[in-house]
Amino acid sequence: MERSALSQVTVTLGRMSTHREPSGAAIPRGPVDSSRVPRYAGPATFARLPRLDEVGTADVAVLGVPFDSGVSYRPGARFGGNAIREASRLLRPYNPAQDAAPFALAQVADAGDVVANPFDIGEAVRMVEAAAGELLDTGTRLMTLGGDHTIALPLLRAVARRHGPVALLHFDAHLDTWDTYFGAGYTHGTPFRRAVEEGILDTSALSHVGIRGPLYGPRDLDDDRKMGFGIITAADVLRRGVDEVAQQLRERIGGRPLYISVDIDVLDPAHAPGTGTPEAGGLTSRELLEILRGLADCRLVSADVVEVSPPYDHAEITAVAASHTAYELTTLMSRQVAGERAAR
Ligand SMILES: N=C(N)NCCCC(=O)O
Ligand SMILES: [Zn+2]
Ligand SMILES: [Zn+2]
Repeated sequence: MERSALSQVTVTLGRMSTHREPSGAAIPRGPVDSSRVPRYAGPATFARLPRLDEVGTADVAVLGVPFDSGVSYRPGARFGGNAIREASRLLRPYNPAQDAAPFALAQVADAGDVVANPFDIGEAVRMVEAAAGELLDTGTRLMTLGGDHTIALPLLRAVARRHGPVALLHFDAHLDTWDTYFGAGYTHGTPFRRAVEEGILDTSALSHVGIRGPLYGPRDLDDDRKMGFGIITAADVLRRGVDEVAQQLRERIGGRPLYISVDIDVLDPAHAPGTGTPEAGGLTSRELLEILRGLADCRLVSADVVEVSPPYDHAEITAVAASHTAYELTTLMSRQVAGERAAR
């Protein structure tokens, strides 16, 4: 009795080893099959995918960054990555909106969490940069689950070291190009000003989408424009529609290597209550997902979803939206990987 119960656990947690096609190419190891093993059983990796240490290397690594020492208001984003993993148990392997099976096109795996010092932001930033750099050096793309928006800076540093200055598509209610808070330069309101100063962004292709809400003064916008950013406000998305917005973004990005950073507060608080600095009048989750799907031909090299704060969430509304956002981003990257492989 005991033994059979134990073997059941082994079946639940066990995964098949990597196998090969007759051609010799490794077939990606996909998620646990939720039609055979209840989706609420076992530890939560993103989309029930294998852990990176189970597959060795991955084309796309999902990386948690439990860090929220850079926030200016509500805390809790340190719990965001694991909440997104839990909510992602319901994702299925075929994405009809992009007509792609992301976990079959490429090896996607969960790389676990970065250890980031919660008491020293400078050291945490260095730790995130080092961990991201190590993964990128293996040739993987990163799908990072935050964490507060501070972490975009070290992620961009690591990505730029591999690809050179990248185009940035930034979904957020906030500019995050402010200078300092309490004299501190590394916060969740400042990552993109630091990134421009450090020369790690391609300033000919910087876009914010979803901007809205009160600012400190008109200079916020002047500074932002001088850094090279173009703004598509939340109201622009409403008036112009998702197709036109996606087309404008595609034209601006062109063939440049692209990094997408999604602050979940780009969504209206009705769609994402669980976040640190909510602003009324935001995008619907439908609008965000549709804009992302419209970027299929872009050269997406890495992405993040940040600012999910589970203590302020209800019924996993925010974590579900974030898990679907990460799913669309992962699908974009898997399709890129498959396209590059086919071109070789
Ligand atoms: N990155 C996020 N979520 N928020 C930045 C808000 C900075 C402020 O308190 O003015
Ligand atoms: Zn924000
Ligand atoms: Zn932000």
